Amino acid sequence: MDIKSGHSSPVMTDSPPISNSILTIRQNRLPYSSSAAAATALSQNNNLFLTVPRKKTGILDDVKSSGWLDAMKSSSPPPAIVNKDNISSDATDMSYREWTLKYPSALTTFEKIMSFAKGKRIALFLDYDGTLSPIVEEPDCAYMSSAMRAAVQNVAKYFPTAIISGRSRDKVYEFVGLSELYYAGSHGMDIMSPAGESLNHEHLSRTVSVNEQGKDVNLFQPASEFLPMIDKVLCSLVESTKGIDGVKVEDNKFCISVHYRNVEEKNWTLVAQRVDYVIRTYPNLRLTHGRKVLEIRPVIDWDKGKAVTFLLESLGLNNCDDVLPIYVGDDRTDEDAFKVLRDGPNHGYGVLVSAVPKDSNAVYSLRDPSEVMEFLKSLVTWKRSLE
Ligand SMILES: O=P(O)(O)OC[C@H]1O[C@H](O[C@H]2O[C@H](CO)[C@@H](O)[C@H](O)[C@H]2O)[C@H](O)[C@@H](O)[C@@H]1O
Repeated sequence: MDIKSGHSSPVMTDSPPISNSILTIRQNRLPYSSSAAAATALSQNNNLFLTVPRKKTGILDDVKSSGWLDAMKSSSPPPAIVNKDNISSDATDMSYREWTLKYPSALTTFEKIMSFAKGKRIALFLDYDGTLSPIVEEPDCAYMSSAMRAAVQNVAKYFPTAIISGRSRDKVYEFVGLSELYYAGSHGMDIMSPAGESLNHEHLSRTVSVNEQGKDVNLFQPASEFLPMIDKVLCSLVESTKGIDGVKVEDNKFCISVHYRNVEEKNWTLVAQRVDYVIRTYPNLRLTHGRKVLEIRPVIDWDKGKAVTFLLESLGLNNCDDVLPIYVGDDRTDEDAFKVLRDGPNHGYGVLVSAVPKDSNAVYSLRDPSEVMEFLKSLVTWKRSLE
């Protein structure tokens, strides 16, 4: 995703460097709607709002020409093909091995990574779905194992650790259940510090709230002005998709997920059309493609990459030569964070979790959540060996 400056305001353009990393922005310029007011307010507050010019076309044309269906079909590739003895086919193994030449395993190259980490403070950023928990059919059942929870808890004793998820912050907190972590829900649009820690950022406002234990925590919510609009869109999406078998609309607070994993493929066009029909009247919303999910969120200049930078600044760890941020994630939305660590001043490593070869801005790879757990344990062992 590129953010380019237009004449009067930044314009988001769709030029992903990665195949299938599709950020669809529909090209309709629509009449000013009530949502524009919220966006204008936000724009005046902190310049995060992006305008997206649109050109009006038919709904089906839009769905087809913007590549929604292609993106839907290619999202969340199936796990590596296995034969009846549950052994990966030679061809699959070979292409995965070739791919790891470009994105080496963070486990097999662990020593090398740690040689870069020597004398540095590691800051750890972890995606949730597909990274700490396996992808399952029912989004409400994406539980994390207790072994994984213990691994995250241990690693957080040694390194500042944040969970960065597309889910609502409350939901991801409910799954992880560790109060000592930083949480960034709604793709980074809802950031919470652990109790007793502050979110210090010189330019942007923050609010104080209480956590589940009644303790004060700091919140940073750059899209709060959009909440009334998001609530309205959520209701419309639930209403407009309710006749489609298997569809699930998930409330992620500052964004909305429309899941089609359990919808018959012949009905995916219908899902896309219904979603398009609802969101086309909201020029301040954009759509991204996740793993068998359409994700709808406000058009603000904020993503997981921005959240990582914000957290590093809040922790006083930005632009420091002696800091090594590591971000582990499996999703297209994690690419924004990989890119920030690869290209930005807070140089660090993205680790892509994938069982199939795909292009990425990450540097290293891990096959699945069980390898993520091994990696977290190795970090702890390494840190203890230095004591
Ligand atoms: O940023 P993440 O923590 O990776 O969240 C991204 C989306 O994850 C969830 O959906 C995905 O996982 C589900 C459970 O395994 C799966 O059923 C679904 O098909 C996946 O897309 C979550 O439900 C979404 O709201 C998040 O946007």
